[in-house]
Amino acid sequence: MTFPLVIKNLEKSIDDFHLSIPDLAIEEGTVTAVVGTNGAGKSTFFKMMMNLVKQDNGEIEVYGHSVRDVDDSWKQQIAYQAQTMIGCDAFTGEQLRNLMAELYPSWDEALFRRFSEKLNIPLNKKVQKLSPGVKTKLNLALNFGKNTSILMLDEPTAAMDIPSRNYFIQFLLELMEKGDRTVLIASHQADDIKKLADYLVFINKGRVSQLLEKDSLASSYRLFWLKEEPPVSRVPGEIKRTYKKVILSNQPDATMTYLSQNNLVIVDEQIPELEDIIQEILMEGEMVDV
Ligand SMILES: Nc1ncnc2c1ncn2[C@@H]1O[C@H](COP(=O)(O)OP(=O)(O)OP(=O)(O)O)[C@@H](O)[C@H]1O
Repeated sequence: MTFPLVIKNLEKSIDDFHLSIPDLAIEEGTVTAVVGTNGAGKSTFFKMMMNLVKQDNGEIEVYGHSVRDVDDSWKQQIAYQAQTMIGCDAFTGEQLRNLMAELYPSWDEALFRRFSEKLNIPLNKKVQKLSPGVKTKLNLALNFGKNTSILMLDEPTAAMDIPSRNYFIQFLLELMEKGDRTVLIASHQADDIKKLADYLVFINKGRVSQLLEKDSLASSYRLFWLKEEPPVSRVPGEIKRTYKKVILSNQPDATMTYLSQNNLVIVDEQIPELEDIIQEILMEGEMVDV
């Protein structure tokens, strides 16, 4: 197994904000979604990965090379998309394309053209004249064109319309098919996470969770519809109760054992939607270890 990105116990303090990231090894061929509320530290995490923000402690390695090495040729293996395009206003898409094609030996013209043409990106217009959504699309086209083995995308779909977002998801899934690319994506869009992610990492107020496998995370939660309201305010595993008889549990086995021992009839049970699980984790500030 190859781990293109390895993080070793990172710490960073900015004023009163403290970011703490445990050991994480991101496996080749996977998409990891970085999920957190506003201001939780997602962008700071990405900037540290790109060595744009220096960590106070710990280490980040890209294909075994420390990002703090004097030799920063590892950057050619990463396409990093920040939330905004800085310093690009005076250039047209074509001019930026020429620049990127020179900087990245792996540049793939077909990938760039396919994405740009499908989303009707006006490559002859200066970036400053583009709407926020079109800027994002151009940024994505340029990053896809770099054809790097690692993509690090900070909220890439935030300003995009629904058809474009769907095309982006389809395009990225196609790129992943060969299994040699690795993606980190920060997103607030449940749909992006549901369709793209293999793993999730949660950030709550600067505290970063372990890598959680998306499917195991979903199946570790269960919604139970009961015939009657339970006699206690909280049954084992219960994290939320709605309509008095619907219980969300993050320990389904313990919940089921209790219900059966107390003759409480389950009318129906379901794995909750990923969006609901994410909402619970973010609202409760719960750090999950499954
Ligand atoms: N240069 C800076 N100076 C001071 N504080 C900073 C700086 N950069 C980030 N922070 C603080 O670090 C914290 C994390 O910010 P960050 O932008 O990483 O959050 P985020 O999770 O990406 O948020 P969002 O979802 O809103 O994009 C915030 O409290 C922010 O105020």
